[in-house]
Amino acid sequence: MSELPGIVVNGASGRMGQMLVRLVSENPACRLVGALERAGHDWIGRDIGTAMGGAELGVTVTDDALDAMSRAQAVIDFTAPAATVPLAEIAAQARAVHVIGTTGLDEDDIAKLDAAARHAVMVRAGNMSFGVNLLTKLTETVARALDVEFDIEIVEAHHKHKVDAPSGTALMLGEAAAEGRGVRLTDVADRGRDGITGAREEGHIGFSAIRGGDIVGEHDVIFAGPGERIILRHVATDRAIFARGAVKAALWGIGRKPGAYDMMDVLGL
Ligand SMILES: NC(=O)C1=CN([C@@H]2O[C@H](COP(=O)(O)OP(=O)(O)OC[C@H]3O[C@@H](n4cnc5c(N)ncnc54)[C@H](OP(=O)(O)O)[C@@H]3O)[C@@H](O)[C@H]2O)C=CC1
Ligand SMILES: O=C(O)C1=N[C@H](C(=O)O)C[C@H](O)C1
Repeated sequence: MSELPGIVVNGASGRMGQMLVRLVSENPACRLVGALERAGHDWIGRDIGTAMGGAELGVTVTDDALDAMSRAQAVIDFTAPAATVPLAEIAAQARAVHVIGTTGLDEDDIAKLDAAARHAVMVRAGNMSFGVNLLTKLTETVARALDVEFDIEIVEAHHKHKVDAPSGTALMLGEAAAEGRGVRLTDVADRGRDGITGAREEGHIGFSAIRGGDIVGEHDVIFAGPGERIILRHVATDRAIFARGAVKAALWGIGRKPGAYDMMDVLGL
């Protein structure tokens, strides 16, 4: 019988990293074969299970990505742009599926990821949950149906540790709204209003970010028209929804043609 696909988790000590270690090691369709952390991290050399305060998992935390990838068919990466971009090259060399949940990537980072995706499968999304990907579809449909009298505003709320704004999800929703409207998001995005901003410009898409406490992730897409408002909302209450999507994406990507994919491809939406 052939071995189950091996998966490495990057940023294994992080909020998402630990959730992924748990879900991958409990999933009967795959094996956890590596746990990566940056050089100098306290957990290097320790068993990932016991470092997380649980049972031993037989996987030692390492900073050697190339070695970890040599045993893997996929790597799941919810870290930071400075970690994700160099890992993409290593995943491409190893011909491993690279599932990227990291947000806050700039245009230059994305160009480097796209170059790596010429050699291996990459699945990247600002949100890996089924609910948000469905909301993204709905946002595009509603934006296409309404005219510019309806102002589009995207409001997101996250925990106090989040370092990037607008969230990756908010940007995904903004892209979908812009697509529905037939415009480029970069031409119409209003980010970070403050002071005497002037009246709202027709056709613009606004973003607002709330940060506080332990909010997992909440997104509203508001279509504010004359005399009525339509509000599409997603509320995440458990990070497992993102991790489950990421494991699904890793398994989906194995054996596929190299290229840049997203969760819409994985979910068939
Ligand atoms: N697409 C999606 O569905 C979702 C995406 N996310 C995104 O995932 C990312 C991680 O979120 P979260 O788990 O909450 O964050 P955490 O801060 O809890 O974890 C981040 C992990 O990445 C590591 N890391 C950060 N910077 C570097 C670096 N330069 N080199 C190597 N390792 C690094 C951290 O290590 P260290 O402790 O040493 O800094 C840590 O292990 C964020 O971008 C977030 O927006 C989150 C949830 C869902
Ligand atoms: O940082 C987080 O926590 C989250 N990040 C993603 C984002 O930027 O949209 C997804 C989710 O909302 C949680």
